[in-house]
Amino acid sequence: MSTLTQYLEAHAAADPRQRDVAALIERLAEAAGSLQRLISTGATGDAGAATGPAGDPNGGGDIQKVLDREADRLFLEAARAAPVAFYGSEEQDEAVVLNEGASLAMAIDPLDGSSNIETNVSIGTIFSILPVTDAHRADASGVFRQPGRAQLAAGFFVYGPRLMLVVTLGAGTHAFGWSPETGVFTRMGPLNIPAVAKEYSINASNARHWDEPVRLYIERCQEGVEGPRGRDFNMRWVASMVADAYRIFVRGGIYIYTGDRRKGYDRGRIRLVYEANPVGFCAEQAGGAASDGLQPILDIVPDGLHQRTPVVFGSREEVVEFARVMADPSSLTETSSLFGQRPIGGI
Ligand SMILES: O=P(O)(O)OC[C@H]1O[C@](O)(COP(=O)(O)O)[C@@H](O)[C@@H]1O
Ligand SMILES: [Mg+2]
Ligand SMILES: [Mg+2]
Repeated sequence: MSTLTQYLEAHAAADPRQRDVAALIERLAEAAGSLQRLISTGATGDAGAATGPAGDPNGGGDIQKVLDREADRLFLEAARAAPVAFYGSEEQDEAVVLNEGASLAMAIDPLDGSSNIETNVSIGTIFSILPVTDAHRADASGVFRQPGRAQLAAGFFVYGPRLMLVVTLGAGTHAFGWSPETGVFTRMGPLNIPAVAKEYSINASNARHWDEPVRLYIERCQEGVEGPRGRDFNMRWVASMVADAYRIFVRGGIYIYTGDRRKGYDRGRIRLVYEANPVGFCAEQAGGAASDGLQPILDIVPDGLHQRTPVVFGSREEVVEFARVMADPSSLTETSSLFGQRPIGGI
C-alpha cells in the first residue's frame, strides 16, 4: 500500500510539469485534510456558524455559504504555495493571478454539493489542473478556455464518512483514503467503472421540464425487465455530484444533468471547467465515459470559466446508450450514425 506522496513521486518524471502537478496535489491534499477537520468538528452541525448562507451570489450565480468561502480560502492558499499561475474558482467571478511564470493553472469547485452542507451528507471539492503556455502568459483569457483533453491531472475529494481522493494524472484513476490520525492519504487501488449500469442518477423532480429524449431514456429504464432495456434499474440522487460520482466509480451507474426547460437551465446546472471536465477526465481514465449528451465532454472548447454544460457520465455502455437516444429518439433500435463516426470516450 503506497501513500499519495509515494504515488505522486513515482509519477513525477523528469518533466518539470509533472513535478509541479505533484507539488500542487500535495498542497491540495493538505487543504482537504484541514477542510475535513473543519467539517467534522462542527461546520455541518445544525447550529454551526459555518452553515448559514453568507448571502452573496458566486460567479455561477449561486448564493454562497460560509463553508463555500472557507473552502475557497483554503484552496486558494494551497494554490499560492504551489506552482500555480492562475486560480479559477466557482466562488470568484474572475481568475486570480498567483505566481507569475508558474507552469500550472487550476480550476476548482471548492465546495461541491453546497445544498447538503447543513444536512451532514457527503460534500466535496473538484479540481482541474491545466498547463500554462507562453500564449497564456501574453493573454491570460485563454487559460481556462482549454478543452478538458488538455488537463494534466484532475480529481475530487469527498468529505464523507471517510475523506477520499479520486485522482487521475492521465494514467488510470486511483482512489486514496485519508487517516484522521496521521493526516496521510493511502492508495486503495485503481478505479474501474463497470461498463454496464444498474443505477441512474437524475433529479427526477424536474421531469416535467425535461426534453423528450431525456424523458424517453428514463422511461425506458423505468420499464425495467419488462421493457426494452430488459433489466431493472435502481435510482440514486445525492445532489452532491462528488458523492454520486464516487458511487458510480465504485459500482457503475450513470449521472445525468442535462439542460431542461426551466429558466436559466438550458445548459443544465453543472459547470464545464471545474466540475464536468475533471470528473469526465477521471471517468475516461477509469474506463467509463463522459459526454454532454452527444459529444465527449473533454472535446468541448469552453467559452469561459463559469460556462455551464449538460453532463452525462459513468458506465461506458450506458453513456453511449443515452447518446443513442439523444441523437435519434425515433429509431431506438438502430445504431446512431453519429456514434458510427465519432465514438464517445474513445470507444
Ligand atoms: O439541486 P439540484 O438541481 O438537484 O442539483 C444538484 C447538483 O448541483 C450541484 O450541487 C452543483 O454543485 P455546487 O454545490 O458546487 O453548486 C451538484 O453537486 C449536484 O449534483
Ligand atoms: Mg459543484
Ligand atoms: Mg461549489
